[in-house]
Amino acid sequence: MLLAVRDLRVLIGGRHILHGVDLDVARHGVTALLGRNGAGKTTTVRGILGLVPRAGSVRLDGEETVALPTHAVVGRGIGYAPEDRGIFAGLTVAENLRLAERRGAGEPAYALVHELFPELKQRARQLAGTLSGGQQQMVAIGRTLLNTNRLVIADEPTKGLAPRVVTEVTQVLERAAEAVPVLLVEQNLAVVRRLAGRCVVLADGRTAHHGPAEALLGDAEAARRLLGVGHGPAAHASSPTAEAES
Ligand SMILES: Nc1ncnc2c1ncn2[C@@H]1O[C@H](COP(=O)(O)OP(=O)(O)OP(=O)(O)O)[C@@H](O)[C@H]1O
Repeated sequence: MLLAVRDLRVLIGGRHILHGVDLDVARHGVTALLGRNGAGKTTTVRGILGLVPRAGSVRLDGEETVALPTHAVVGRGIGYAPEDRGIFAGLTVAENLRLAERRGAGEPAYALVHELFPELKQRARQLAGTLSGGQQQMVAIGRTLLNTNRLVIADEPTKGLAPRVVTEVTQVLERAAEAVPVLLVEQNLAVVRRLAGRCVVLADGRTAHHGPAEALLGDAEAARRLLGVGHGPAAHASSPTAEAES
């Protein structure tokens, strides 16, 4: 396993948000992190990165990272595209990318980022705050691919995007995952179906299920119970969040 999370617990403001998350990320491809709203997906990601106080075990390539500060965790080779995209609105696209360059993470891979997202090259001098939601997401993902990472974590990269842009972002994630394993938080099950080999489902701050993504998505009863989606075709449909581009 590339990443092995065991009994991850997070306590914020006296409230237990995570009670024991177990999660494995394979060395290849996309592992999806699923669960209903509020199940603890984002907190799990933030726990892995050390952005919230946590206990338990988080091993990256066999090395324990749970006691490390965030910069040290990231420095071991984790790229992170947060849910809010973390874009500096008042800086240009080029400046946003440059800020993501990490020392010691190899030569920044601008050629790859510009190949995957030609628009980012064309819009290099545009203020990031004036980009569409989809373009901002491209900056957020582009930043994770700039450095040589062992793992990329993307938190709901298709949320709020128009269907056409969801397709575009999905294609890029698919290509990115050929180069680096991806842990993908995703509500859009069509995207999960397309990208993910395995999935982990959280419920109420715990791991409720893990296994092949195809098996879960093909089991209408399990998908309904674990994810709250309807029977049959509903498990194939885009989530309601994929309607309008922000
Ligand atoms: N900093 C915080 N302080 C207090 N409660 C929090 C904090 N962060 C998260 N929570 C709570 O913890 C629970 C899990 O939140 P989290 O954002 O991890 O869920 P999620 O599965 O990512 O949900 P969503 O799909 O809505 O993003 C929620 O009930 C949320 O309100």
